[in-house]
Amino acid sequence: MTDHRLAPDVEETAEAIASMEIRGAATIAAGAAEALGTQAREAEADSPAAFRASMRAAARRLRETRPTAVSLPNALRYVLRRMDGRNVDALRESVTDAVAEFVAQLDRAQEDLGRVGANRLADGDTVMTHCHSTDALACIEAAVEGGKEIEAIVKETRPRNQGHITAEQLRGMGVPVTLIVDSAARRYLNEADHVLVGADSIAADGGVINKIGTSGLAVNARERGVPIMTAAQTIKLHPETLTGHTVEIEMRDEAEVIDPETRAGIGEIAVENPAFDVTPPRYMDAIVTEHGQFPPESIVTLMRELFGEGAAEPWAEP
Ligand SMILES: O=C(COP(=O)(O)O)[C@H](O)[C@H](O)COP(=O)(O)O
Repeated sequence: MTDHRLAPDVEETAEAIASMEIRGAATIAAGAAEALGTQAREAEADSPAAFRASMRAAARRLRETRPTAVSLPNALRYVLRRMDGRNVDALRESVTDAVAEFVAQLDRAQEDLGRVGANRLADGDTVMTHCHSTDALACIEAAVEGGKEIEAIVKETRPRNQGHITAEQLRGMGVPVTLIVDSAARRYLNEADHVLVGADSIAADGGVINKIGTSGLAVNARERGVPIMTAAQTIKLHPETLTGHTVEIEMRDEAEVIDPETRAGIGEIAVENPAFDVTPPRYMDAIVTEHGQFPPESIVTLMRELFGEGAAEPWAEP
């Protein structure tokens, strides 16, 4: 295999995604696209073929960091598909333009879906959240900016407590927040008017892949009669599921669940740490995207329209 030098920023971004310094599906997508932009600027290629090969190598390095959020390969596909030109300068420019276009589109999509999601929230509503999703928060932000008073019940979201980030950002919007442990969710659903979550991937059958605990929350919400919606830009649609593939669920370090010393004190135990789960479409009321809201079962139509070309891997060695 040829050795293609990666820009230091590509390596740093890959490490930051793997260690979750850069996390959340939309943020990962933007980070990966921007790293491709740096690779394009810094690649020391003396031929178009060498330039293309170095871009593919950078994309492969970024791709291998986290397996579940499809926004990552979708971002890489978006940029690599637009790489075009007869010489290195033209190729470089096409990548730079594609990255800028992609990031602008992400921001626009989030704003647009925020307005759609906000329409589902009424003045005085209390919303229960899980994990930290910029798409979900965009809905609350749009509702608040529209003059609605919203309160939030925020699940801490073990093992990494991303609920704390959600709580902080909601406070920044002036939203009153009650933080609860995950196991208190069913009790507090009595006080919630909506459950609002994000997504890492959405499958062709409308299944929503999101932070572990989402599916249990959805089942409890249905039992309590509380509507649950997923806020997800279409970059979260998983094209490979159109052809029957399943979404890989990331298994993370056991030390996130229990520190090694405490574990050793307990004795020999198995520890498992899946980062995500799948909520079946029948437990989800709506998927809110920048193209409007959809019942989960109908998302496949949008997926075919936007990703009909399938799931090519433009980063593979030819
Ligand atoms: O599950 C998570 C984050 O998991 P992790 O912390 O393991 O990355 C978020 O709900 C989705 O990624 C959506 O986020 P966004 O709406 O910001 O794309």
